[in-house]
Amino acid sequence: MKTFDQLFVELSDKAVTRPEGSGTVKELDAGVHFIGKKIVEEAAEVWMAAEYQSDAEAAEEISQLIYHLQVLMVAKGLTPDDVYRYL
Ligand SMILES: N=c1c2ncn([C@@H]3O[C@H](COP(=O)(O)OP(=O)(O)OP(=O)(O)O)[C@@H](O)[C@H]3O)c2ncn1[C@@H]1O[C@H](COP(=O)(O)O)[C@@H](O)[C@H]1O
Repeated sequence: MKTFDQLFVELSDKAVTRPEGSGTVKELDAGVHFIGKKIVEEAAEVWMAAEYQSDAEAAEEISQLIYHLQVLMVAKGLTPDDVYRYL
């Protein structure tokens, strides 16, 4: 289990060290257009899970949406503080 900030540190590190087999590195290499489509896909899965599936399944889909949002943040060079300032 990890927090939003811990995951962001991990993904930022992977973007630099580029370990073999990292899905994050693969997604970063695919680019912002690809990542944006993953976000839309995961957002739809969050919606469907919230409406038709269990709370646990909805929570899992939300975690995946957060992951892809973070990959987009890394791709764009945005930090959590860049986002938090608008919350
Ligand atoms: N939290 C996540 C995470 N959430 C979602 N995903 C990715 O998002 C996909 C979403 O899964 P779906 O069930 O929607 O499947 P899908 O859309 O058919 O998936 P794909 O066809 O796109 O693979 C997963 O297959 C993963 O590729 C994640 N990939 C990685 N992480 C964490 O990110 C960190 C770095 O991961 P790596 O870069 O892979 O080492 C690790 O701590 C991981 O736990």
